[in-house]
Amino acid sequence: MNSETLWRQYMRAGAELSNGEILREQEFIDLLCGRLAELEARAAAGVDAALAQGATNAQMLLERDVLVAEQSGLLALYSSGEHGLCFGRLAFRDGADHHIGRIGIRADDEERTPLVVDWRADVARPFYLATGHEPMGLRRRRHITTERNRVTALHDEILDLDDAERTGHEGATADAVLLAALDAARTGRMHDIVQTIQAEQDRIIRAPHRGVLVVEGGPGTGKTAVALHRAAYLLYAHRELLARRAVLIVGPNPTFLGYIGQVLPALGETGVLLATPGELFPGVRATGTDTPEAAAVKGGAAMADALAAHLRDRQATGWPELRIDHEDGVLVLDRELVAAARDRARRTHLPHNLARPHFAFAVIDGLTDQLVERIGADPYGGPNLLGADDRALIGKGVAASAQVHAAIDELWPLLTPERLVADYLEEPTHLPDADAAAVRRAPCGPFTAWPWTPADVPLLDEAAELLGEDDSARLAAEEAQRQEAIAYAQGVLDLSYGSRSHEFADREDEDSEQLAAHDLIDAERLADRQEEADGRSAAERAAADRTWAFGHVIVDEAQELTPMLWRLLMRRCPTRSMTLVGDPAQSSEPGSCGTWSAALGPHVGERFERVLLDVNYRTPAEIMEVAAGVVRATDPGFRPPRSVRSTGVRPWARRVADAAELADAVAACVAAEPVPADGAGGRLAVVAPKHLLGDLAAALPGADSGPEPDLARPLVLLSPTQAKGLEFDSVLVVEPADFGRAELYVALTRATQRLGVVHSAALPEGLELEEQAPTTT
Ligand SMILES: Nc1ncnc2c1ncn2[C@@H]1O[C@H](COP(=O)(O)OP(=O)(O)OP(=O)(O)O)[C@@H](O)[C@H]1O
Repeated sequence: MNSETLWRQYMRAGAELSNGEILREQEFIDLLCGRLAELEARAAAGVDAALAQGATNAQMLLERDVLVAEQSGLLALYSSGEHGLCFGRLAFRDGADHHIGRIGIRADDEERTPLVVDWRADVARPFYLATGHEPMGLRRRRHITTERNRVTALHDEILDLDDAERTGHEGATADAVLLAALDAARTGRMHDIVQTIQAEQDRIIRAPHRGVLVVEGGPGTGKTAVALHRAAYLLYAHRELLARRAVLIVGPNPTFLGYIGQVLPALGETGVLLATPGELFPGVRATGTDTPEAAAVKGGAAMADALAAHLRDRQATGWPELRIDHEDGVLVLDRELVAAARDRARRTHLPHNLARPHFAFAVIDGLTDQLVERIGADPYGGPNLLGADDRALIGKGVAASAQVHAAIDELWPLLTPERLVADYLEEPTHLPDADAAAVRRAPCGPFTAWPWTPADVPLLDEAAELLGEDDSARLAAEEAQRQEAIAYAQGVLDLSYGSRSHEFADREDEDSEQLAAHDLIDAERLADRQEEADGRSAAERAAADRTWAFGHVIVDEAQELTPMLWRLLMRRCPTRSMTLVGDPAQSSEPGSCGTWSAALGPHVGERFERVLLDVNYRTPAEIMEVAAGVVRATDPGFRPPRSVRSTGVRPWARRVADAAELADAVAACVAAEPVPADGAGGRLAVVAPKHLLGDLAAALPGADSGPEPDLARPLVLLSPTQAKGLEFDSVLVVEPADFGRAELYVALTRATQRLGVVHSAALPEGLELEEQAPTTT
């Protein structure tokens, strides 16, 4: 037999072997799909049945609500598992064999045998971490690639060199799976990366949830992806805590939140509140914009002191003497009395609105003393003739005086955060003149109000802290309601206990083992659950409550946060269980902190852990080289992250003679881009300075633009700020000379495949490109 025949035979055997393996995995995935469909149908029927349940008494109503919530959660979970149901398989040396998937699924047998293990489970960890050097007990690791649950490829890695078994799928490395994911056309929505999480990312995702973890890395190093998968992991590993307290994820703008919004639901997680910094004060929509100078001043730490000093100025200062007519004579509210009352109120160290009653009592006390001294004075010089009852009666009369009320309102007004900040911005005090001028707003008419800006939001929050909320009446009413609910729940439980003895006492069959509500919960917890069953998830309740303490807070683009915003976020997370991801080189917001120590020092000192990601999964090497040049122009020692891919496609530039020709030139370049209008071949973004967006929108009728462009459209037009955190197959940067340096670095690093620059002005220092007509490669 010649070698060619041998080779053919070998290849045929290999193909049979490999096809056989694919078929076997396909059979397994078909089985999983069947099981998932069963679970989904059961959950859907559970929701329907629960909704259809007649609820004739309180217990049934409660059980129905709990059931609907449970079954709906399951339904959402199972629906999320439809894609990428199973993407990996681990064969251990000890014979254990596990399939890994997006969610865990068990068989319908008595042991509830795990069919596929959740990627977050401990047993799945070697899928991400094992190496030939440290196989973690693995013999073989398999990557299963599927398309709509049809197996299209297998990649096997042998981790135990003594393992002689071959499947025919050993050749290609796992990198092939990663590279295929990185090369895929973009859809305008971020996708999860559970199939290809890299070891350095896995360590961050599964890091302990206590304390502050800072994840730093250049563009495309997967910071956002890691942050989102960390949220999913923490919700899995600490479900009890985080389902109650919820996770807050803060991202720079609504477009970005839309871009990442599908990742967690696709992983079956919904207990998360996504918000921009401008959305963190319930009830306020920050639609206004600040000048960069105003934003910087408002974000500065000095604002906290200035606002506090401004409030102190409003606490009973500059008071002319007031004479109050009273039936028993004139009362004098003089500076001395006012100062004493103010000191008494301040000594409580309570927030302004909560200290107000103390001020009021002190004023009323002082005025009452005046009357008591006058009316009860002993003409013979002895002690005052009035007793405690007389004094109380006189005090009551003083407290009822409209003039006294008006004086107290004037001296120590009850304030809302909105009122305090609006007043402050009309007359900013305790700031250097230039800063005050930057933030000053002209007074509004009586029926109009300035729109709040994102930089106002931390000021409102600061004001709310300084003022406090006099919620004693609300709390008392709530507690009364709760006690009523407990009493009611107790009645429900008594009823349920009574019905149990009646129904099951003489039955020994399996029904008698059913658990009823009274076995599981006491009246107080039942009442709490009823309260929780107000239809809102923890995340929804958190969104409406300024004082909510989140179980974990994740901040993306954390380098952009101002000191005032850090103060707000720290209040939302008293346990300081936080993951902060960012890149100082991409910082472009006015007033941001600069270094992590400057940002976090006031809150946690140096007690934070910093980890670095240094592999760029997005930007090909050719583009990264160009982008790095821009930073090196001012920071010669700058080292960009290492790109994992190179495409061979060089970024290009095209110059027009005059700025007036820019829009037409961009339109021509867009037409030449190999991104089909149906978006099937990916997405194209034109990133341009704000002042050019109007002209460009007119020249690009197919482009989506505006405050919240739809990223799923094939062509979008964005400002540099909007482009933050996003990515596209192709990017055209327009007139880079008008970008800030960090903005330009961000814009240049958004492309996964191609980058072009269209300009009329000279290119900024460090941006080195071949001038040419746009390529169509
Ligand atoms: N392990 C991975 N497997 C597959 N894709 C990955 C992996 N890590 C990162 N990516 C992809 O790389 C791209 C960049 O990731 P991401 O947006 O999280 O980076 P980033 O560090 O937040 O970037 P930037 O700072 O520029 O916003 C995304 O498309 C992401 O899905």
